[in-house]
Order: sequence, then C-alpha cells, then structure tokens
Amino acid sequence: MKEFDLIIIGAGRASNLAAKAGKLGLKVALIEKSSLGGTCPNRGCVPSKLLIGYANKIREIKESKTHFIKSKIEHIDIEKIFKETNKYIDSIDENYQKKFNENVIIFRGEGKFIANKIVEVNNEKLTAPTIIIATGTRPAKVPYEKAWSSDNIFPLKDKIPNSITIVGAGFIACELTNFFDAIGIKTKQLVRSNTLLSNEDEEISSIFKEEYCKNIDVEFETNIKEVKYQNEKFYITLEKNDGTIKEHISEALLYATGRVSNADKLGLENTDIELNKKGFIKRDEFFQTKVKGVYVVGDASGEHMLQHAAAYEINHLSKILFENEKEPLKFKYMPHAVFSFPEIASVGLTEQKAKELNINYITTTTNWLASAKALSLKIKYPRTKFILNPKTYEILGCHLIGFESATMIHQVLAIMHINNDIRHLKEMLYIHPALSEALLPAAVEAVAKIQEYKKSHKK
Ligand SMILES: Cc1cc2nc3c(=O)[nH]c(=O)nc-3n(C[C@H](O)[C@H](O)[C@H](O)COP(=O)(O)OP(=O)(O)OC[C@H]3O[C@@H](n4cnc5c(N)ncnc54)[C@H](O)[C@@H]3O)c2cc1C
Ligand SMILES: NC(=O)c1ccc[n+]([C@@H]2O[C@H](COP(=O)([O-])OP(=O)(O)OC[C@H]3O[C@@H](n4cnc5c(N)ncnc54)[C@H](O)[C@@H]3O)[C@@H](O)[C@H]2O)c1
Repeated sequence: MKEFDLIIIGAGRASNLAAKAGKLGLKVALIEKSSLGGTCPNRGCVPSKLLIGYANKIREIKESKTHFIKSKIEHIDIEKIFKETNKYIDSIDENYQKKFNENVIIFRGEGKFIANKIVEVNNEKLTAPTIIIATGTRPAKVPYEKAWSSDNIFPLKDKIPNSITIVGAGFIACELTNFFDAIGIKTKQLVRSNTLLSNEDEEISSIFKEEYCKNIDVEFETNIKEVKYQNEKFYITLEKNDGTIKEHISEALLYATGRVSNADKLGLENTDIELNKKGFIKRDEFFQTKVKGVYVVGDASGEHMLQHAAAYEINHLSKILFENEKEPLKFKYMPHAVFSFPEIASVGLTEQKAKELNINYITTTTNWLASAKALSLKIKYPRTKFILNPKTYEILGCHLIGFESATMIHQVLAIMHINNDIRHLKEMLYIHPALSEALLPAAVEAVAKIQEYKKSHKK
C-alpha cells in the first residue's frame, strides 16, 4: 500500500489544490482517468466559448444591415474553426502537468474506493488521511449509437456534418445550436416543451425565445419517436405532442439533455459514503462526506455545476485544510450566464421562485435604450429585471438579456457582494455613455418603486 498525505480523485479544478498542496510539501496522489484539467478546459466552458466567439462575429456581420451596411459572408472556414479548437484542447493536458512539483504523483487511471480510506488505481492501493473526491459529471447517456453528446465535439474527431439536430433546451443546447446555425451548418433544435432555458426568469426566457427563434429552427413540443442510421445519416421520426408525425434527416444528432454523477463508478458501496436521490455524493457544510477526512467538491456534489462554483469551493476547501479556516462556505449568491444569442446573465431569485417561496417582493423591468451605447447597437430587446425586497432595498434577483450581459451583471454582483442595497447602484457614478450605464435607469426605477411601496405601506 502506498501512503500519501492527500489523495485527490479527479484532476479538474481540484488540480489547483493538488498543485498548492505539493508546494506546501505534502505528498499528493492525483488520480485522473482522462485529460488533466477536467471538463472546463477540455470539453466544457473554454472550447464551447471559443466556438461562441465565431458565432458572435458571424451574427454581427449578418445583422450589419441594421447599421445600413450591406454585407455578405464569402466563406466560413469550418475546418479551420474545428482544427483550432481541437488544437487548443490538445494543449491542455501538457500545460496542466507543468503546474505540479515533484511532490504530486499523477496516476493515470480510474480511481475506486475499496474501503473508507483506501483507493485503488491501476491495481495499486493508495491511502491517505485526507481524500478529496472531485470527479465532476459526464453527459447523460445518448440513447442511440452514433448519436453525440457534447463530449464528441470537444475535440471533434468525426467528419464535420453538413446538418445537425440538437436535442434539449438548456445551457448546452442553446449555446451549441447557436454556434452550429451561425457557421452555416443546417441546424434543428428539438425541444419537448414549449420553453427554452426554463430555469431562467420567465419574462427573460420568453424574450430570449422570441429573439433566438428569429435565427434558429426550433421544433417545440417535439420528441423523437424513432431513429434509423443509414448511409451516414440519421433518419428521425419526430412526434409532436399533438400526435403529428414528421420525418427529418440529419447527418449528426447531438443530445444536450443534462449531465449525471460519476459517483456510480467510484466503488462507494465499499465505504460509508452516502448518495442523494440523484446519485450525487452527500456532504456536510464543510464539504465532508459521511467518512471523516473524505471530502467532495465541485460538480461531484451536484449542487451548482458551474466552473466558478467549483473553483470557489475548492479554494475554500484549501483554506479549511491548509489555513485553519473554521467557517463553512455559504454562497451569498450564485450567478450564471448563457452565452448564446442573445446572451443572458442572471443571479438570485427568478420571479417564479419568489412567488413559490411566498416572499414579499417587487419587480421592475427596464429596457437599456436610455443608454446611447445601447441605442447604437440598434437592438430593442435588452432588458434589466430586478426582483427586490421592498422593505430593505435588497436585490433578491437580477436578470439581464442583451449584448455582453455576462459582463454587465458584474456591477450588480459587486454590490451584492459588498453591501446588498440597490441604492448603491443608483448612487454610483457611471461613465457616460458606457454600456454599463444602461443599468442606471433600471436602478433608478427600482429605487423609485420601492419608495412608492414604502409610502403606500406606511401605517
Ligand atoms: C459543454 C459545457 C460547457 C460549459 N460551460 C460552462 C460555462 O460557460 N461556465 C461555467 O461556469 N461552467 C460551464 N460548464 C460547467 C463546468 O465545466 C463544470 O462546472 C466544471 O468543469 C466542474 O469542475 P469539477 O472540477 O468539479 O469537475 P470536472 O471538471 O468534470 O473534473 C472531474 C474530473 O474527474 C475525472 N474523473 C471522474 N471520475 C474519475 C475516477 N473515478 N477516477 C479518476 N478520475 C475521474 C474526470 O475525468 C474529470 O477530469 C460547462 C460544461 C460543459 C459540459
Ligand atoms: N454557460 C454556462 O455556464 C454553461 C454552459 C453549458 C453547460 N453548463 C453546465 O452544464 C450543465 C449541463 O448542461 P445541459 O444543457 O446538458 O443541462 P441542462 O439541465 O441545462 O438542460 C438539459 C435540457 O435537456 C432537456 N431534456 C432532458 N431530458 C430530455 C429528453 N429525454 N428529451 C428531450 N429533452 C430533454 C431538459 O428539458 C433541458 O432543457 C448545466 O447544468 C450547467 O450547469 C453551464
């Protein structure tokens, strides 16, 4: 049996913790069955956003007529787009290896528990007083042979298809569908309900749907009834919720229907570690599982499934382990963005959630068009929606749709981080006429509505 100070299973974001522990002089075993770096740089956030960069540029050119510019795209080098993206992915593992000093021993293989504190990898048994499970998630199994998940395009090894059908209405489906459509591959999205991005605030997701569907061919309330794969094509029978049948042919079929826990492959039946109903590992507020000294962080907990959440958790665990941190991590808020067209960014409660919780709230929805910079974009839909506590001025939720929403929301996040009071957003000085200034009228409207509320609720 090999003894270590620390074992980490999964070299995604937890690679940073392994590197830090190694620098502190601890003997670390880092177990990874795939490429170092994990999902985000190899088959997640980073390559998908590299693709979105192409889509955004193309959409801008295609929409140039709004600025009285007649333009035509002569050629999109799709081969080159995938070649460059694949090349980026190829560089990740090697770059990660450079992070570690000689104290970090990398085991390339699948780690499995054979007892509470013993992990087996490549027929070697390892033990340590502290073990971190950071094994992330994998795409839900695709139901047809030859169909893809997002893992099949990062990197893309198959032939680039001339047509693609994408199933799902969440983050991955709406980001990738926009990309494939923008670069000129014939694209259809299949959605079983009547909604896209159903976890977003309803007002925002309905604006998104209206704008998105101006470009994208989406079949709503549609399921796949049957699939045949012949001559390198999928022959798909579609069934609408009203029973209508439609035949559809596509060279590629990609499922973006969610991700599942990797805990089923960890041999946890040999331990006292417990799973929740969705198959994710249970933990306490200090990330500790039922086994003392065994922790779970990042997507493996199934809580947030976002890179910034995983990074923050792993950083906090590092403080608990190496800096005597005694406080648990409590996220005050958890923002996210959908990098599609249009772009959405969101933090906190949606209006439907506020209703469900039966809390006292007010909302304001303000367009961005008082901002000259927003006006110059010549798009009418951008909006800021606030969900507010009318008694305390607290921002309970903020939802943006429009150009660079993911960047724009950071000024709201800063306020929420330091002292959550919408009045700061109203009082701060904005550079005129930067796009960020588009949030000022929203803050002014929100504060005015709260003051009205306070007046009308005075005894
Ligand atoms: C297409 C896509 C786009 C995304 N875009 C964004 C985005 O824009 N913004 C955002 O915030 N998030 C995004 N995400 C989510 C983000 O990638 C994850 O939240 C993040 O990677 C989680 O990090 P992690 O370290 O917890 O897990 P992972 O990065 O998944 O790392 C887990 C590692 O554990 C390894 N592993 C699993 N089981 C074992 C085992 N038994 N033995 C050895 N190794 C094992 C895996 O191979 C993997 O390398 C995206 C995800 C996808 C799929
Ligand atoms: N910008 C970002 O931050 C970003 C981008 C991509 C992925 N991610 C992360 O990755 C995770 C996974 O993304 P995702 O898009 O796969 O999951 P998701 O949960 O966002 O969406 C899954 C979609 O698939 C649909 N679906 C599920 N089963 C189906 C079926 N059998 N038939 C038809 N539709 C079905 C659901 O209704 C939903 O619309 C997300 O939870 C997110 O945390 C984040």
